Amino acid sequence: MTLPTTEPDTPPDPRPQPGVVASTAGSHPAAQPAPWREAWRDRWLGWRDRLLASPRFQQLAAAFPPTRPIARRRSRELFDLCAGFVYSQILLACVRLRLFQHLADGPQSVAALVARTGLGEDALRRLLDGAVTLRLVEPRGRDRFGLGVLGAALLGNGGLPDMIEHHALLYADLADPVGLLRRDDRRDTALARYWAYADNPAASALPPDAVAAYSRLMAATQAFVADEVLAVAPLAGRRGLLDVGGGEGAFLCAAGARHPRLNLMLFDLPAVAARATARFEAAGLAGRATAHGGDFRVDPLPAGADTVSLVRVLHDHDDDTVLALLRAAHRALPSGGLLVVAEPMAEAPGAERMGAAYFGFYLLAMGRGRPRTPSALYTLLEAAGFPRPRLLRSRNPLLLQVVVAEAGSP
Ligand SMILES: C[S@@+](CC[C@H](N)C(=O)[O-])C[C@H]1O[C@@H](n2cnc3c(N)ncnc32)[C@H](O)[C@@H]1O
Repeated sequence: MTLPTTEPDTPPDPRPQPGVVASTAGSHPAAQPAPWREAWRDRWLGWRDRLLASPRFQQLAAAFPPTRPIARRRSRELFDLCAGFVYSQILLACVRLRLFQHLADGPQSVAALVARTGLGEDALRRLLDGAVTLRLVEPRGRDRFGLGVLGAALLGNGGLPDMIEHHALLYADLADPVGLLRRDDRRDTALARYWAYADNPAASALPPDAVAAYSRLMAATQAFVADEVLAVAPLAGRRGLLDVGGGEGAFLCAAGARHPRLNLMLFDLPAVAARATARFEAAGLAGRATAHGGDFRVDPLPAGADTVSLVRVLHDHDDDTVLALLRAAHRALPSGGLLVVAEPMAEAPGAERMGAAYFGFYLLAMGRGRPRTPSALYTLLEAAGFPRPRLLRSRNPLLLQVVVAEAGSP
């Protein structure tokens, strides 16, 4: 395939650009570009698109030495888009066969891996060959294979295999993407059943088994999340932290370990709060941490903390629910109390696909919510009584970004 090739310089995009690190809110209403600018840009881009679509131009760009590397890069990008699903399924097969664990202690021969995975030799070699190109495993000479750089990184991230495994649900929902986009009643998807609170007016009454799988997954993936949030959130000197939608309490346990004087409170659905109580007891935190059960769409949040955190919560919900929840957080906080919002955000620098493409479609399948830009969050925060929200400099915007704001007086 010698598809899209060199890209003539693109003129500056006249639309408003994504939020700036450490910026404050205020100026989000977008300035509209002048009509003549838009017309000029359309003409320029129309010319570029016609050029890129022309088979003759593609052949020339692929043959001409200075443009050949760009032509190849574009072809590869397009091919990767076509093949992305296949790559994810190779990854899933490796996870299901525990290939990375089998290689954790060092390289293994093909014969040993046949015995450990239960695959036939031909099938195993096909999997290994594919996984080598994805840098999941590496050939180590004389018919042996070891971990590749991505396989090794994955092994060190406890929650990632569970995350990859649960993607089977997402891919089932995405088998007919246009159907998913057209569907009015989005409730009957595999992901909506998994995240049983999504679009569920009776979420408070969910039984323990309906919340167990997602609560386990969230706790398993919390280690890296908590590290990121606690590295940047200004919690030193705070007295009490209320983690709303706090799941099984893994984030609060990490916050409590880092800030030994912090009083810990959690709010989540009753069946999830019960899991948190058990975790706090097991962690020896029963005297310092309390879990409260309820539905944050209708029940008041417990008062008494000077800080509220919302970790991976808001993107699951539509704007009306988010606004109601932020107002409830404002009521629960004293004036000047701190709100910390941490989640993957849209238009995160270097992680743009993760926001609009991945989370956009993930949440579509789930039936509620959307990834928001910091600036979209600012609008909701200001409307709920949190003036001057700001984005903190996070270490890994792919994982999450952190917005903080102080509660204004009521
Ligand atoms: C995506 S999980 C995030 C859990 C945790 N903060 C973390 O990052 O691991 C969202 C959490 O919000 C809770 N939740 C969703 N809707 C809720 C509601 N209406 N009232 C209370 N909690 C709710 C869920 O039970 C779940 O624990």
